[in-house]
Amino acid sequence: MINDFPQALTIAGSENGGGAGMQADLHTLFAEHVYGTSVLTACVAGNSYGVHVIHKLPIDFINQEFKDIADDFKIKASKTGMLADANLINAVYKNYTKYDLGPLVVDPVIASNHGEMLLENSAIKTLKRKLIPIADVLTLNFYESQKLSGIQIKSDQDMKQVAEVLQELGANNIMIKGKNDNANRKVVKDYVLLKSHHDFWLSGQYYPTHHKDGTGDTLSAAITANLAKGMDVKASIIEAKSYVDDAIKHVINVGHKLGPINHYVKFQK
Ligand SMILES: Nc1ncnc2c1ncn2[C@@H]1O[C@H](COP(=O)(O)OP(=O)(O)OP(=O)(O)O)[C@@H](O)[C@H]1O
Ligand SMILES: Cc1ncc(CO)c(N)n1
Repeated sequence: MINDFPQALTIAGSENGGGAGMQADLHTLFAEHVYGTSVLTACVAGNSYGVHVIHKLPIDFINQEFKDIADDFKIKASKTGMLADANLINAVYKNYTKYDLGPLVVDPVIASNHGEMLLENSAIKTLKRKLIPIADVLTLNFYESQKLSGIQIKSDQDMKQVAEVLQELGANNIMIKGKNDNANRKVVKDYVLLKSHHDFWLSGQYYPTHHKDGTGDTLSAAITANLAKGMDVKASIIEAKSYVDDAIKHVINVGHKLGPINHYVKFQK
């Protein structure tokens, strides 16, 4: 049958070092046995040392990319990554709501793992007004959680409160990724609040490694892949977390500094 193989869409920026961004998304979709299609929003020149140049793509071209995907494929789930500015967010909103592209996983990429800004500050308002309300699943790292909710996270209770604030903005299911930048910690704790208001924690071992570029991209792409295969949201998040955990644990030595995680880990078992 035409188009019966699970297909997903990543709407993201290219990171030519390959550890993060669209490259990480496509590695992940492949590893999860889902056919990956893409709408490229921006190109980042960089590597494991950092982000060096950002080039945004024209809106007309992005509109055409969406049209070409919608004209040919049966997308079962989509995700967003780097959207760079408010114009791009608006264009993605218009196209996503125009076509049938499945449930949407929003990963509000604000900064790179090196700390460079990948979303203009002036776009935060648009992100909250346009994209968050249409998110079926919203994944936020510690920094993004604080920035988007205005809450300083000091406790587990604060993480729960952040999730509630974001659910009030319209996102259905929220995953708040716990703090993971301290070499002395033993565990990382992510918090999930589902649409049903059922909530749970996902705890894992903390790995003190420099090979952790694109962890968040990989997590959101794996959730998207699982949704495309027909899994429910809870199961999609749990499997994705376990994949990322494994991919961080089984290091591949690529790059000199902040290297990629091991997207191949499923094939090596
Ligand atoms: N050192 C670590 N050890 C174990 N788990 C980790 C580690 N770093 C991140 N994680 C896990 O990886 C997942 C992604 O979280 P993270 O906060 O790194 O996302 P992110 O900052 O959006 O990533 P990126 O910007 O690199 O894409 C979470 O489930 C988190 O708990
Ligand atoms: C293009 C791109 N998207 C997302 C991230 C965040 O990991 C990155 N570093 N680069």
